[in-house]
Amino acid sequence: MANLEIDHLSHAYGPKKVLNDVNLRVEAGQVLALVGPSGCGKSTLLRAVLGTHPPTSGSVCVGGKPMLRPSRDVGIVYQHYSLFDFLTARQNVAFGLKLDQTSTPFRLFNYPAWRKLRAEHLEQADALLKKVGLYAARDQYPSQMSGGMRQRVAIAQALIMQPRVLLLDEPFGALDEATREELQLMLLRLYEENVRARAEHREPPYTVIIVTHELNEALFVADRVVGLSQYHADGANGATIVYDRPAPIFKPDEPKDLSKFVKQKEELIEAVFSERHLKDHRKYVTFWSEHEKTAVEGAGV
Ligand SMILES: Nc1ncnc2c1ncn2[C@@H]1O[C@H](COP(=O)(O)OP(=O)(O)OP(=O)(O)O)[C@@H](O)[C@H]1O
Repeated sequence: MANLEIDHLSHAYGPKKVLNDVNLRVEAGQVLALVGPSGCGKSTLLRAVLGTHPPTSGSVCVGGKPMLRPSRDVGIVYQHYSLFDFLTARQNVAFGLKLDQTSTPFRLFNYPAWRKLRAEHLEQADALLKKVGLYAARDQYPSQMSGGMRQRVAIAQALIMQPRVLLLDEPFGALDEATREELQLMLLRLYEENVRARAEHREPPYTVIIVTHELNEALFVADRVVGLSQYHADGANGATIVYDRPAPIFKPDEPKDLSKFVKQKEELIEAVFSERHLKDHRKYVTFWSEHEKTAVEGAGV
């Protein structure tokens, strides 16, 4: 079963048609970058996955269940951090577990049990802060942190709920170039955990959709790039997926070899951002056939 299955999804705001027959299947452990011209409907698509904007037609299922309202199965991190200023990093990260697993009467009237559970939550928060490289700052408040640190906390905060899909909506858009690169490397480290899990026949823990305006970033952090665009034959009825291909895999500790994606970046610009591919928009929607071919070759068939 796919972690996310979008089937013939269309969305309109009143008379304005934004998304047109979008189909997408995302499996556990994929890190997918979603790119497209400004205003094409990327955020609308994320909102449909989040469950805040159910589709006008078609369906969105996460873990086999229709997403009709927000649930802990889908987490989201936005460009601007949304941490609680009065909580430390670890308290911020643990906050979702507190809401999910306890109630006010439980905390008031069963204090010893709540104390024990709280210690467990903080331990889990610490483990996640370690993963995002922020363990040393676990007792700092958001006002004492840089923008990059706050985004790391926000990502840990989303991950602690173990969502089936994590949505990152321009998560590094407000950061300077060097910090942005550090956070990209952090994502590659999380991806390495997926690779290890697959090798050990475990379910890969992180399934991510990242919306970004930066094509270099899309190709660097993701293993799959999806282009949403209104530049296709039925574009008057909204944007659809006009590009879906594997992206090169980078390792966080190896030098960043830009030559790996120069050609694919040109292909993306042509297929997603140029109006010329109006007729042939299926040409680059080849992820699953390329994926199967790789699997067959890998098996030596
Ligand atoms: N709540 C709304 N009501 C009416 N129209 C909306 C609403 N939200 C978005 N739109 C319109 O829908 C279209 C798609 O918007 P959306 O924000 O999903 O695009 P986007 O690809 O995320 O844009 P950007 O890349 O600029 O962030 C835009 O034309 C926008 O003006």
